[in-house]
Amino acid sequence: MKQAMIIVNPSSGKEEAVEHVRNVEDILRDKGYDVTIKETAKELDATRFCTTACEEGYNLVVSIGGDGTLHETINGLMDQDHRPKLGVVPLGTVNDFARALQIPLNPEQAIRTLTSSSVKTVDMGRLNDQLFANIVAAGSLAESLSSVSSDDKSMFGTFAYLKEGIKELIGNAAHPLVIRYDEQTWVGESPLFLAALTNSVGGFEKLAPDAAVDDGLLHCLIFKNLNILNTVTASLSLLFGSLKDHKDVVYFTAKHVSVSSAESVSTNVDGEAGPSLPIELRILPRHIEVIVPEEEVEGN
Ligand SMILES: Nc1ncnc2c1ncn2[C@@H]1O[C@H](COP(=O)(O)OP(=O)(O)OP(=O)(O)O)[C@@H](O)[C@H]1O
Repeated sequence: MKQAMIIVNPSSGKEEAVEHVRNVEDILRDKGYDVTIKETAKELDATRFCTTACEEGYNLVVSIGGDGTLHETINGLMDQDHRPKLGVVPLGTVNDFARALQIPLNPEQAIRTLTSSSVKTVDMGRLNDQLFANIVAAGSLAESLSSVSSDDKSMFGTFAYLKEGIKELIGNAAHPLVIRYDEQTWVGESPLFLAALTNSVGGFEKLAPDAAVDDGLLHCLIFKNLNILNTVTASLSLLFGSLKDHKDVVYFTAKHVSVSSAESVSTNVDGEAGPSLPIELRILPRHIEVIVPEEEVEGN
């Protein structure tokens, strides 16, 4: 019998995760799965559960929670020979990974998507000894994004990220960065470096408009300064569409990037605080299979 594991973070979103578990369970049983439910109680539980699912040959893992739960779940796939298919029920405030894959942000619709027969094989990123599904930021803005409070997130949603970001942009501090990618090196002062896997970052679907989830590339932006953003905060999302062409932004794609600094510089990985520099980033092309809505694949 096919085996599915539901990994659910009961504290996710507005603590509505547990309500959805029964529906997911019913849908998977109807599809012929033997279903195991695992509730997380603390950090890294989702990683441990997902590793067990790999080791025990599960066919499917469904993550019910926010981007943090998804990030931890995906990390359970690291270095595993058998990687189950992934289903996502997004309950977070931003849900970048779901946005990038056109998985509905409405939980009931996302649950119905689990019956879809379409699967997309997507890239993962590797940062030092962890995986990421969406974005790595390094610099002073990265630090401020990690400190957005849960209350702020619940109240303002995506706007909380933007608000904190803008606070930081005014008077942002640049750090000396050395960025090596493929055969090249960039050396300079920068307040923010971003490496994106998908076209949805912090809820803005235009930050890295050329990024496709399966293009085998890290899409990187080095900001030489953030002054461009200070003047146009009202239309940030519009601006993001053309950022890569701006004179104060260096845009490149690469399969392997290293970032270091003579100073202590923080990172943010998939919306959570990450390790300080130095970091090594690699792309793992077409690394996991994700259940997506049927129209998404037909539209390709
Ligand atoms: N039972 C639990 N109670 C509190 N925290 C938990 C529990 N289980 C897991 N966690 C931690 O909660 C963190 C945040 O979870 P998640 O991102 O899914 O929810 P969220 O904060 O509502 O979503 P978002 O970050 O998108 O706003 C996870 O990284 C995980 O370490």
